[in-house]
Amino acid sequence: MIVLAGTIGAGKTSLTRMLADHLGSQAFYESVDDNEILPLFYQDPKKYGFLLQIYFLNKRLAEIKNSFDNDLNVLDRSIFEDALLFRLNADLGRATQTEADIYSSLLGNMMEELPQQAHTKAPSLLISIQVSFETMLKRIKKRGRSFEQIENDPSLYEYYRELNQRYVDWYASYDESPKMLIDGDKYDFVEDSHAADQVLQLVDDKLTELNLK
Ligand SMILES: Nc1ncnc2c1ncn2[C@@H]1O[C@H](COP(=O)(O)OP(=O)(O)OP(=O)(O)O)[C@@H](O)[C@H]1O
Repeated sequence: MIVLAGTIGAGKTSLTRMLADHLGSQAFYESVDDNEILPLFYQDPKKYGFLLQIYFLNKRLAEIKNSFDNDLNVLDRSIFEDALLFRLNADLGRATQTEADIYSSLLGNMMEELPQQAHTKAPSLLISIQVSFETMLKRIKKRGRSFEQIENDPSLYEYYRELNQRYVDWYASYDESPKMLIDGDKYDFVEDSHAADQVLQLVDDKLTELNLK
């Protein structure tokens, strides 16, 4: 399967839809609106940080299991980024060392490939959408999910800035599968259909190079 990666508001969900349509494959979305833990987490990150990660881990593993049989199915977020988000939260004191250790060990166990399994849990391609901090803030505002708004909680400004910065290093060191980067500032594939065509072409080229298409 193909997985999308990128910061909050990068455009993962939109590109997932576009790609699955284009490739004639299935799209898998993680619904944010039905996530009852997320608003609680934004209200009290220290209390709900660990629970939220377990929630996501469970959901994303289920997605991987449902989508693995087609290399071209598209998932709107990778399981690997959760570790990045959790590390950030742990560094901000929103999780204890024990919670962080248990989380890493659980993730490692869940993602371990078994001998003789027909399909791997690692994706066939990871596509990361990189946007500047300014673009990230604009998109979060435009989408308007109340619990994500900086006006309601000014401390989110630093959280978002740090998160966006960490994505750059995370992508550089990601080595679980082939990967490619899409410049989300250069290609506004949601608003601009020409940019959308260009992005689909970039992905097609990569899939051809990997013999997936
Ligand atoms: N592992 C995690 N830990 C903490 N928060 C998370 C985690 N994964 C997702 N979130 C939160 O869930 C919300 C949705 O994030 P996500 O990036 O998955 O979707 P999105 O913002 O709709 O992305 P896009 O606009 O690129 O489609 C955000 O508020 C994000 O902070």
